[in-house]
Amino acid sequence: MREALRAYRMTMAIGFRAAPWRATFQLVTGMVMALVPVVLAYGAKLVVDAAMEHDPALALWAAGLLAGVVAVSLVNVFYYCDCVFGVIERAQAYAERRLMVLLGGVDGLAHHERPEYLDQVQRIREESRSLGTMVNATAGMVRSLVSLAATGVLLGRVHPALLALPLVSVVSIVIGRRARDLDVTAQEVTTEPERLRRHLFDVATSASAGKELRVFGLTGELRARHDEVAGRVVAERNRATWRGAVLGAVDALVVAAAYVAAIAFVLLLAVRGHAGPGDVVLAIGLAAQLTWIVSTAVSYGTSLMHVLKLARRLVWLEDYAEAEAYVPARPAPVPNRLREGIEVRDVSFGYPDTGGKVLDRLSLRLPAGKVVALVGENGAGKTTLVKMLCDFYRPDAGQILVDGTPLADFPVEEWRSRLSAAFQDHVPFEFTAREAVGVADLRRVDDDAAVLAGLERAGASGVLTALPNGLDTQLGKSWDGGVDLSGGQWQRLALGRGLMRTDPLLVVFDEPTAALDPQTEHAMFERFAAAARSGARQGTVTLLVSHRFSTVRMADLIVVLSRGRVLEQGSHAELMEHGGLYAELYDLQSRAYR
Ligand SMILES: Nc1ncnc2c1ncn2[C@@H]1O[C@H](COP(=O)(O)OP(=O)(O)OP(=O)(O)O)[C@@H](O)[C@H]1O
Repeated sequence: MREALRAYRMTMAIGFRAAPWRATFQLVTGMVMALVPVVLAYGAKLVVDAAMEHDPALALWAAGLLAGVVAVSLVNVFYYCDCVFGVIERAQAYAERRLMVLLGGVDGLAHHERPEYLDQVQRIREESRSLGTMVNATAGMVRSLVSLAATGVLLGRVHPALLALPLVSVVSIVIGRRARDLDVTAQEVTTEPERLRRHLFDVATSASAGKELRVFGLTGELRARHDEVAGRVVAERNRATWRGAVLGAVDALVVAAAYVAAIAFVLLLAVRGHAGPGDVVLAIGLAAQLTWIVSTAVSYGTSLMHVLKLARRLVWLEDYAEAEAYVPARPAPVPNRLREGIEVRDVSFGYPDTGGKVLDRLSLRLPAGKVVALVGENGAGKTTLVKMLCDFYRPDAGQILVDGTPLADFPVEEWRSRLSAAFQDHVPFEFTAREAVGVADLRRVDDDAAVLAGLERAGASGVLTALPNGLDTQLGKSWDGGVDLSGGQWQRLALGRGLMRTDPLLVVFDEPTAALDPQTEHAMFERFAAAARSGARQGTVTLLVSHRFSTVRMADLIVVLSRGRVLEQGSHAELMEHGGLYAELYDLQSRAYR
């Protein structure tokens, strides 16, 4: 219950922070709107009473009341609608901003990599717009409840037994909620198949997959899998919709029976002289509206419950982000330059809930100012070690020391501000070419000289010659005047980003050139090494991860990882002389290229 309240407060705060005046005004105008139909029904009763009693003063008063209420209602509806759209639009943008901060700013990466988190994250991303509708759902509920209360008071004045009519609404609300629950449950249980369906659709329609699909003749297979999984999703969701429709029909029958019974009862009262004609008109008017009021209440109530369910995921995300946020107990400043280097001491690590150690008491020294190459078979743990050095995950045992200070003592942001990296799965930022590189160092994002220097260090200046407006070229075909780049060109821009910062302590290249031919990769790694050696004054460690032994032979230190441990390490010459796995694989690869 406390968690539900917290979730509710959080989503209401989204609306009130995004549009405080409009949100308040929506609640107020909502209440006015709630009273309008009730007052109109009462005005109709007064008109009938005045006619029956030949009372012109009362008739005039009732007519004035009706005219006034209609006028107020017209103006009120206008402002109410303006508030509804104003609040929803602003709140949706605010909620998306909040999600971007939470999802993109979480210290670790687990929410992007672990299936049990991915489902949560997907639902939040998919329905992020609903997070902005809590004020609307609440305003709708308040409106319905005020209408219901006012209707109850007037019906009670005709005869207390008529109060049973609003009580029928409770049954209706329960049935409506059950129907909504069925729907929400169906959405939940189909989250993973739905993710699979989208993945299959994306693969089957993406340009990058086009070649393999054709060569392997996979289009039919993917379509069949897509149909199967889509069928499962649709069947489950349809089942829920049908069961919801049956419940809706039962609901309608109950409400209709109650309505007929109430009218019959008031007519009986009138025949026996216990109620006047005005009361009959009032009861018929109110009972007719009651169905609408109740269905509005059910609709807003269920949408409130739906948003609340989503809001609980937001609470989960907030808690997760908070739990992942790491503040060192004794924060230490990140050194300006490295003197000794980075030491990985006895580090063990396994991904949560997967069992097994990926890094197993791994010890390694990355000397200051040196170029270190990390090689090893697939799954040896190279990228995992890179993630630990970037502080995306923390060791289960052992520690990483930077010039003798535990990495864990550095505030995460500070350490990351002294890193630079290029990964195999680089981001194609569809900004201008200048920004696509400059984002690596936001302080100098508009500094052409700095951007060009980064590209030059990466050997990527050639990309600019293919761009019609040089650094000003908008990248990405989907934008006006935008230019599409080849995979290799995007990759080179990513390398430029990796070499844009001038003061990193650690630069990581995790197979960023895997798609390039060995000669180009070799030339590029030579450049990275040259850039690294020019930054040796501040002790920058450059870490290259590659599968190509010939391109890493120029590294000062080559580390061979196997099953999460260091198998061999040394310079190329030392490792060749040692005659171990490195020498064997090096010979194998060079024979293959001869
Ligand atoms: N997010 C993750 N969750 C669970 N297990 C993971 C995750 N990432 C990697 N692993 C597992 O950890 C092991 C090491 O993976 P890692 O990516 O570090 O290897 P690698 O040496 O970089 O391999 P490659 O050369 O193929 O890139 C593998 O068995 C992999 O399946």
